Amino acid sequence: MSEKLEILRVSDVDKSFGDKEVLKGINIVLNKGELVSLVGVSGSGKTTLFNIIAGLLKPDRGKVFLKGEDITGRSGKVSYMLQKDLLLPYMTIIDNVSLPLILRGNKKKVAREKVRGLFKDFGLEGTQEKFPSQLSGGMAQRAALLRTYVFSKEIALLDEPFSALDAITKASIHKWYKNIIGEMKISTIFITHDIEEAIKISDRIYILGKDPGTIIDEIKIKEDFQENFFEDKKFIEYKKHIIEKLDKII
Ligand SMILES: Nc1ncnc2c1ncn2[C@@H]1O[C@H](COP(=O)(O)OP(=O)(O)OP(=O)(O)O)[C@@H](O)[C@H]1O
Repeated sequence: MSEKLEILRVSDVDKSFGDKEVLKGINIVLNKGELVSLVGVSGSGKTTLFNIIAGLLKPDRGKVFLKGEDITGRSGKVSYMLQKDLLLPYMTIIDNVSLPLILRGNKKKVAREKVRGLFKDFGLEGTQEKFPSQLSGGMAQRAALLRTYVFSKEIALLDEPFSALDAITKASIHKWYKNIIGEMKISTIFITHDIEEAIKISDRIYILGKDPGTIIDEIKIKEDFQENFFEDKKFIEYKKHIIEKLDKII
């Protein structure tokens, strides 16, 4: 990452549910084209933070800025893909992908034309008229990612998007996603429980502590890990460091 153009900022966010303090003093930044992972134990508030960034939940304190504009509590600005963000089985892939535009009031035909050109960029050429059941797991996940991209081209919040894929498909989709975000300049925040996945694909990793959820560490990943990443000394060091941090929370 050479350029550092800030696109998203979460500033001093607190959130409680009843008397349970879930998030406290959260400050995070996302730069254009960057992939940042959020790693934390279960219940540390990752999903709550995503809901706040996506505007689905209001923080008790603090703000969310998109390119300097206050978007706190406003949905529709940032796209959000859940782990089980399934394609609708009775619709063709192009209709599934067009859905965000149709929901915004575009006519079906217009929406289809707007998304058609993107199929090639996402390696989905030829799948337009197929149904989700005719696609492999990896292809279906690419189509779901394309639908997320159509919702908002700037920022994607991805909640464990690859966790259901087998190891080989996962490795190839990592490579593909890194490539496509570079080409399309998509900025991504990524939730994962898989530490190796976080190290492999991220530019930076935030570690979220628990009770209350605060950012306890920020790690810059300078290397681009390839096939034999698990043998790489630097990779092992990152992994050890993250596990030690998470161990202290549990
Ligand atoms: N709407 C809600 N009402 C009350 N408590 C909530 C609500 N949403 C989340 N919580 C609580 O907030 C805490 C953080 O939940 P959250 O789902 O954000 O964690 P998480 O890090 O995403 O967990 P996981 O990794 O298991 O998905 C949990 O204790 C959860 O029970």
